[in-house]
Amino acid sequence: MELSELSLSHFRNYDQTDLHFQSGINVFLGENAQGKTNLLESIYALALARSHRTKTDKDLIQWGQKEAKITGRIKNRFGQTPLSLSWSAKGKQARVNHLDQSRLSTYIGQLNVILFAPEDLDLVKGAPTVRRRFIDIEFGQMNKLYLQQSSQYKKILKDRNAYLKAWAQGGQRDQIFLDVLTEQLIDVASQIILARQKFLNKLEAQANQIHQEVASQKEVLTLHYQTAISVEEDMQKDQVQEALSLVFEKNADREKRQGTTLAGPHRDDFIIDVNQANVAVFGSQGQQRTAALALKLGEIELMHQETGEYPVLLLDDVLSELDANRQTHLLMAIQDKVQTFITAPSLTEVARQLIKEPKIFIVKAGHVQVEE
Ligand SMILES: Nc1ncnc2c1ncn2[C@@H]1O[C@H](COP(=O)(O)OP(=O)(O)OP(=O)(O)O)[C@@H](O)[C@H]1O
Repeated sequence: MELSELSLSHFRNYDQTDLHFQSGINVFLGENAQGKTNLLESIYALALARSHRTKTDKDLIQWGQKEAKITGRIKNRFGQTPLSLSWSAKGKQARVNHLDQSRLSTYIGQLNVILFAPEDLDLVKGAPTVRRRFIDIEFGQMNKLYLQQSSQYKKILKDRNAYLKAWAQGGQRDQIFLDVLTEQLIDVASQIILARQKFLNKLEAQANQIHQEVASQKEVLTLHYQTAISVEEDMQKDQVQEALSLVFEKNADREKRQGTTLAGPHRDDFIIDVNQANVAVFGSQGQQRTAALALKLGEIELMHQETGEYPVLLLDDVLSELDANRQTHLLMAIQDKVQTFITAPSLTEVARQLIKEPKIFIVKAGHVQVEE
C-alpha cells in the first residue's frame, strides 16, 4: 500500500501544499518547527481520522482559518482510492472515493499507517495505556470487527461508569438495570479479550524473529497478555464470559462504593519478556529499545500477513535515537518493501549510506520543495 499524492489545505502551518511521493523512502528535512511533523501528522490523520498529537481537532486548522482539509490518493493491489478528511465548526467529514462516510469504522483501514516516534521507545517501560493504545490503534486498522467492538465497549463502559458513579453518590439504584449493563459489557469484553490474545500471539511470532536478528540470535522475546482472567489456549467466548462474570461478581460491592468499573479490557496490559524476564524491569536500556523496535517492525509484518498489504511507515525523528546496529536493521527491514516517510533535521550517516535513492523534501516555514 502506498500514498502517492497528498494535498493539504489550511492544515497546521500549511496554506495549500500538493505533494507527490515515491513508493520507497521519502524524507522530510528541515530545521526545528518548520512543519515536518505536521506533514507526518497529516498522513496519520488521513489514515486514522485523528491526530496522534492532539485530541482537539480545532488545533489542526490553520490559525485564522475555518476549515482544514487533507486529501490523498492511495494505491494498493486493487487500484487507486481518493480519500479526504476535513475539519470545520460543523465537525469532521470523511470521504472515500468522494463519498461521505457517516461511520469512521468504514473509513479507517483504507490507508494503514504505523507511526514510530521517539516516545515509542517507551512502549516497553511506559504506562499500560501506551501498550493498550498500541494494540488498539494497530490492530484496529487490520480488523474492522475489533474496531467496532472497541468503540461499543467504550460506550457501554461510559454508561456503566456513569451509573455506578451515581450509585456511589446515593442516586438511582436499580440492580436490574445495572445487571443489564454488566451483561452487555461482559459480552463485548469477552470478544475483545479473545481478539487481543490472538493478536498478541501472532505479534509475538513476528516480533521474536526480528528481536533475535537485531540481538544476534541470543535472546528470545515473548509477550504475556495481562487481563482480568487467565486466558487459556483455545478458550471459547462463553468460557471467557463465565470467568469474567465471576470477576464482576467479586467486585460488585467495591464497584458500587467506588463508582467505577474495576476490571475489563480498559485495564489490560501486556508484559514483554526477554529470556523469560520482564524486560521493563530487568532489561538494559538497549534491550528495551531492541524490544520496542522488534514490536514495531513485527506489527508491519503482521499487517502484511493479515491484510496482504504493507502499511505506510512514518518515522518521526527516530533514526537519530537509535544506534547504528538498530538503524541498520530498521532500514534493511523496510527498504524496497514499505513506503516510508522520515522526518529529521538531517539524515544520519547510516541512513545516508543505506537508503537507496530517497526522495528528499526540504521543509521551511510551511513550504515544501523537492530536492533535485
Ligand atoms: N494550527 C496551526 N496553525 C498554524 N501554525 C501551526 C498550527 N499548529 C502548529 N503550527 C506551527 O507549526 C510549527 C511546528 O511544526 P512541526 O511540529 O511540524 O515542527 P517540526 O518541523 O517537526 O520541528 P521539530 O523538528 O522541532 O519537531 C510551529 O511553527 C507551529 O507554530
